Amino acid sequence: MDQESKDFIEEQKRVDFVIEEIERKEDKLARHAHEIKERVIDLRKSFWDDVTVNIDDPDDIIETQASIKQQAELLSERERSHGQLSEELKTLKRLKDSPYFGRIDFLEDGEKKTDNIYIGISSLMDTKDEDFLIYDWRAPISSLYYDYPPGPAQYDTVDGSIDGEMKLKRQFIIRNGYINGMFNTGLTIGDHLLQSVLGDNASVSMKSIVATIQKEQNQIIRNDKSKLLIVQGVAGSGKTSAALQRVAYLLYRYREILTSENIILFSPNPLFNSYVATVLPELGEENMKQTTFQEHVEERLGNQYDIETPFEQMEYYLTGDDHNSEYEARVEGIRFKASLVFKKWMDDYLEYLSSEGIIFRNIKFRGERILTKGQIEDYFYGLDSSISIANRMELVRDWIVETLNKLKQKEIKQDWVLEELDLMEKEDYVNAFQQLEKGKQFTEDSFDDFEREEELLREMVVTRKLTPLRKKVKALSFVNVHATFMNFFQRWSHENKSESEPTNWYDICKQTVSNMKQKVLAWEDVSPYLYLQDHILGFLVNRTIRHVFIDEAQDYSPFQFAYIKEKYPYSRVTLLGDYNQAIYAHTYAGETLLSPTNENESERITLTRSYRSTKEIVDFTKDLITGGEVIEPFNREGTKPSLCMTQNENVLVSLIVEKLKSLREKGYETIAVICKTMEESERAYNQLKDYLPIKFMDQNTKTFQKGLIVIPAYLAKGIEFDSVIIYNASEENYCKEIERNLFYTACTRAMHELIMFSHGTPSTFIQAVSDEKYILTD
Ligand SMILES: Nc1ncnc2c1ncn2[C@@H]1O[C@H](COP(=O)(O)OP(=O)(O)OP(=O)(O)O)[C@@H](O)[C@H]1O
Repeated sequence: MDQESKDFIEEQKRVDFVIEEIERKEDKLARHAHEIKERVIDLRKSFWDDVTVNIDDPDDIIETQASIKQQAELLSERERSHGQLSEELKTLKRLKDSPYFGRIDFLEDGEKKTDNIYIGISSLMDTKDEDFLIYDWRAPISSLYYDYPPGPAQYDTVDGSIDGEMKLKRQFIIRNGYINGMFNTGLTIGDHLLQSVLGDNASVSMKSIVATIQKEQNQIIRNDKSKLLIVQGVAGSGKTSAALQRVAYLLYRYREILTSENIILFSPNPLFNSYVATVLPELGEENMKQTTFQEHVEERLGNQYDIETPFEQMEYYLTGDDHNSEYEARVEGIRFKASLVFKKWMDDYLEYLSSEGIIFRNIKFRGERILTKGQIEDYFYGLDSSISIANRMELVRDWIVETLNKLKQKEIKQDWVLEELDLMEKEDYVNAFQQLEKGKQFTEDSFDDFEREEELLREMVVTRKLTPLRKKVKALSFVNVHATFMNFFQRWSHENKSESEPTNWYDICKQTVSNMKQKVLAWEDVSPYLYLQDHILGFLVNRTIRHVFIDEAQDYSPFQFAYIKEKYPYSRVTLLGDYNQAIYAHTYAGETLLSPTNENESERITLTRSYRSTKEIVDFTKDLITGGEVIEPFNREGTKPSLCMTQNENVLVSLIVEKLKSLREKGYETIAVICKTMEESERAYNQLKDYLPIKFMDQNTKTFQKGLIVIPAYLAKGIEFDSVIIYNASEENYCKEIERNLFYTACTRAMHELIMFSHGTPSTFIQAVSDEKYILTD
């Protein structure tokens, strides 16, 4: 028997042994879990038996409350341990299927014995709890597996770094407890394993990559130092994957102080949210909080405005007419309002507002003004100007509440209260009576009971009438942020010109004001509006979040980023993106968040290797963008992208139908027809739906399903498909520089096959690619 076969037998024996250990642990835990469950059930049944209920006097009430609290705590403690045990059982189940994926033999300097380290998704100790049968992939020693080939190696621990020699590095594919593949690796890990993983069909949910994390990805995952980590990575280089494994790593490394509640991921759209939602649970961790910037602002602004979505803005941008002056002004406005120069202008405006200019609202009660906006303004600007606007606003609020209290006393005596009393329901009288009794303001033989009752009822009427107003005052509704924001565009910015004022500033202002008057907030105005509002009314800072992740960071404007940073002041930030996939209007030729910054404690990592697509697809797509020569494909072979041209739209549709059918027959499970805009997607869908079972994905689609789909390019961001059909890669559709990144993003969604159709002359971007890199078909 050769050495390889002997090794295989030895390793399978070890797998069998580990699985037996897992089963023993499982049995023990299951029994324990069962006992706890029984106890929880008993405790729920007998909850009240062990509680001493006595409400005769205040001391007894306190004692009763304490007794209930104690029982409830006991119950929730048991429930918690049961929850923990079920999580452990789930992890054991996963380990039983595939206990580990890697092994390294490491001889530490100065030691005689080589340690055999087996690495899996979670640690496992032997029965005596002495030795590790499996090391968690996030344990310090496991980093050797990702960072070094056999030879001298080093890893960091809290007590310093440890040097030694890696004698062996081995990878396993274990499924259902059997070794399906085993490879000793050299320089780069994962070539075999990676080939096999990447060759699989795309999935409707993202998979974890812990078995094949690459060295440069590991640097992102285990980065502990940077306050701001910027990852610029080409399409398909594993940015999102690295981000998610980084969350899992942080949750492990800082498990004493960090939970999933302390981490938030900003993602590009709801569809993407559901696409990535399975990775962490697969690794035995809870998902971090997930949101989109749009969701976040909608929560903040409520329904005061009809808020344009980023996708509606994008649709406008892509379908508008360049020669139309209104379009030109809006696009210029979109870019300018995204910039830090504009933020500076807003900051200047805020400084002005500190001494004058905030617009207030009159406060009325029963149709009468109790405080005019002028009075509120005078009070506000009479306060010490060294106090921040937001803090002064709180003082104004307290003053108005005080005024309302005085008003209440005055109003109680008014005739209208009596009139209201006459209209009162019987139930209200009973309530008032009960309240009097409760407050012991009332005895059965006291002669002034009647007056006390009337007084109380009057008070009740006025309080009720004042409640909505009081609530509004507490919410600072007496400040007219809407008008104050508009005033910037109507007046202030014209009187206080900025050197960098855009050419079309007058028209931009006109558009903004006209939208605002109709209670419409354009997407480019959302961040400035929130920024102004927060600085006037007080910034709701999030103190819980410790790590913010922004995926597709190239699509965020510097203004949005500044806003996010203010919102999460106690947080480290990881930005991941690709400036070649920047597709929003504000990102064109503008500043990007992925550029090196001057900020201290920031670090930048660049990923140039692309794992998603076959070598042929990467070789083609890298030529679509400037600077694409740095992109290295992972060596996975496939067919060259194809291009089919036709002059007739009906022919185009029938060719696409044929192609979709043949792709399905090949066994591809996710096939996307990617269009430029929503408008084009709707047309394509209507043309295709009669021939094939095809689904349409728009911005409201929340989950990603297998099958044939039609989707606009900007919603396919971050997602991948087995094969991609570009619906119309024509010159007419993709020729302007602003469309280059969109086209590149669309093409790079393909894992195994990329097929382009063109109605008329193909895009100049394709024409610029050497014709050896794709095939022309009929
Ligand atoms: N180390 C790895 N091992 C296995 N698969 C990997 C690895 N790195 C990346 N991949 C795979 O490559 C594909 C692309 O990864 P991912 O979506 O994270 O890239 P991205 O950089 O975020 O892409 P894009 O910017 O184009 O959206 C995924 O299928 C992912 O599973």
